[in-house]
Amino acid sequence: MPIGLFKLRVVPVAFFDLWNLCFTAVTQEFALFFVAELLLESVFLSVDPYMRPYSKRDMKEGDVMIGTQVARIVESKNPAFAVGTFVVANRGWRTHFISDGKDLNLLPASWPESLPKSLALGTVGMPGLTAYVGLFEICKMKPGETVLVNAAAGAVGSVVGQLAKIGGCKVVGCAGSDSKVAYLKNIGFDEAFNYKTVASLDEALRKASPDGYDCFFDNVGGEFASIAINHMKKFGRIAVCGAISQYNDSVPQKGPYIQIPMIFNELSMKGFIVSSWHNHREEGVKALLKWVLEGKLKYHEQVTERFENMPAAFIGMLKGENLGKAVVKV
Ligand SMILES: NC(=O)C1=CN([C@@H]2O[C@H](COP(=O)(O)OP(=O)(O)OC[C@H]3O[C@@H](n4cnc5c(N)ncnc54)[C@H](OP(=O)(O)O)[C@@H]3O)[C@@H](O)[C@H]2O)C=CC1
Ligand SMILES: CCCCCC(=O)/C=C/[C@H]1[C@H](O)CC(=O)[C@@H]1CCCCCCC(=O)O
Repeated sequence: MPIGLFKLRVVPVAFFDLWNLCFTAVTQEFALFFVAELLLESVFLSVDPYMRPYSKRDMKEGDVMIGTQVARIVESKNPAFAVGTFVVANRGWRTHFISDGKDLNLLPASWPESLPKSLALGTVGMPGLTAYVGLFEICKMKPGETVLVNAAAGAVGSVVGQLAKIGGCKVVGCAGSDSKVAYLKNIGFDEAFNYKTVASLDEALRKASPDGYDCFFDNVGGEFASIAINHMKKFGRIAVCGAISQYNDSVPQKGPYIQIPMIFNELSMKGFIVSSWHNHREEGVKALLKWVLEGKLKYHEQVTERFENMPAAFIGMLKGENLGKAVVKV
């Protein structure tokens, strides 16, 4: 309903029964007129691994699922946001929502028409920035070093490998299917293997880099990380980015324990959450967008059609059905 017409219908109702109004279907439109200024529709929604551990920890049945979207402004009473503008929002699994604009991030002004806007949820969004911060700030990667990354064909991992190449490193990746391994070779990984089919992870890691690894970008945790830590070079750095192999566990996995290899090789290991590095956001997005436009940073998206398929897309991503970033097109 246009905002102007809505005024005629809602104001008298609000006058007599404001409290009830807050809990009726018209609440959102009321807020649009009096408090907020924007009505948005989701165009692409993201499905991300963090949704599993965070929802397990913080949510109860009936809550709206957490998550981010690229959304289009369909009505505006805020001169700072024109109708038709695309933004990134963090409003959960919703097709429509209202906003006062404070919680929205505009896509960079230099975003070219030719580039899918869904990339703002992937290679040029939170996952790309995670790769950027993890490599440059946490691993402090230097040219000539050897970088290891797991879940390498996914949203974060595929960017990690390519940024490591841009930064002059040798890069080794692993993924859960032969077609993903072929993709990694195609986008420039020096070595790649299928962690599900190699006879021994220990052997595969040694074969890929007999001298070991300076940087390990860990997206997976669990058994893989426990083995990889024994392949780190002296003064190696480990960015603990994710632990997807553990997100579904109801009973925490036990050891092996990491102290001995950490001490022998004087390793550094640091966990991080990319949103805490927001002061690097602008510089990171700018760099990622530039590399994409120059063709140095390739991307692939696993696009699932229709909002109703959000759960299937989410579960599929956790099972490894995605190549690159998993998104849903509404
Ligand atoms: N710290 C931070 O700020 C952030 C952390 N992350 C973390 O980064 C990691 C990657 O995220 P993202 O790139 O978005 O997701 P991906 O696009 O990589 O999708 C998840 C992938 O994980 C792999 N996977 C699933 N289960 C297992 C398992 N048991 N063992 C090994 N691999 C598994 C699958 O690939 P395969 O076929 O290869 O098994 C799957 O495709 C996650 O752990 C996530 O939580 C992400 C963003 C920010
Ligand atoms: C043990 C859990 C590890 C999770 C690692 C991970 O994937 C983290 C992702 C965060 C990313 O850095 C930026 C985010 O927004 C992710 C966290 C999201 C928290 C959701 C909070 C709930 C909400 O949005 O209301």
